[in-house]
Amino acid sequence: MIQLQNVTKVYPGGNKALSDVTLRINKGEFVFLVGPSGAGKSTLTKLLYREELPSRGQIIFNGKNVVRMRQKDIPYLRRKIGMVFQDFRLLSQKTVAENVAFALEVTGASNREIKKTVPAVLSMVGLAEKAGVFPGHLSGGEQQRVCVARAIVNNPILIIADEPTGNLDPETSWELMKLFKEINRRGTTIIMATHAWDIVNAMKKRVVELTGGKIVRDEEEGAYRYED
Ligand SMILES: Nc1ncnc2c1ncn2[C@@H]1O[C@H](COP(=O)(O)OP(=O)(O)OP(=O)(O)O)[C@@H](O)[C@H]1O
Repeated sequence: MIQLQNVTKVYPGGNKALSDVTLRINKGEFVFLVGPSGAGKSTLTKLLYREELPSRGQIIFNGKNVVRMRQKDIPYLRRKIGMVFQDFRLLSQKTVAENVAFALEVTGASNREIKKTVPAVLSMVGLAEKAGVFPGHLSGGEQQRVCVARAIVNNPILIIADEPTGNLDPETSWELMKLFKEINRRGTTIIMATHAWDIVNAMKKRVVELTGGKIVRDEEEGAYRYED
């Protein structure tokens, strides 16, 4: 489903974030991206949804060439990818339900569809009762679950989570991981960049480790190894 072929990314100014990375991820996989700060994890995810372009190499996502994709096709690519960030990025002036609905509205969904889908997704993440609440009145774990609801509402084939538990306490982090596990079980591919070694060790999923922009390890049922 995802193929990176000899991908190198040099940012303007000369920072080399990725160096000759080749990686294949199949549909339905759960992949942890680990590695020290600055290893290139975020850069790799940004290349997938074309927030950044590689300096060299090819990226294929869902049968499409991401690098050569025309500007008008980028929204379709992004609709297939749900994003979850460490810092939530919810709209503070909109309620929980409105935040989730907004992700549907921008894709041109009908009101009928929105009315049907939003409650279903909120109940899946365990927030049906919080639909009318503003994000500022929610705990960190609840806010992150709103983000997950927003990420899955368009039925993406891939979820990219960049350090999703970075602002959560251990117990809340585990609750969130259960949710990701369930989403993955239903068939959605998940790529999660994380420093949470205990979670990586317990989940026993594929681990891809980057260091200095290179893949230094790629293991099925891997563990988190390097010293942070
Ligand atoms: N927009 C940018 N412009 C210039 N250099 C950048 C930019 N974004 C990232 N970099 C550099 O690219 C390298 C990789 O950064 P990246 O954010 O991908 O690492 P990371 O593994 O996600 O780190 P962290 O775990 O701290 O989030 C770093 O040296 C970083 O300084």
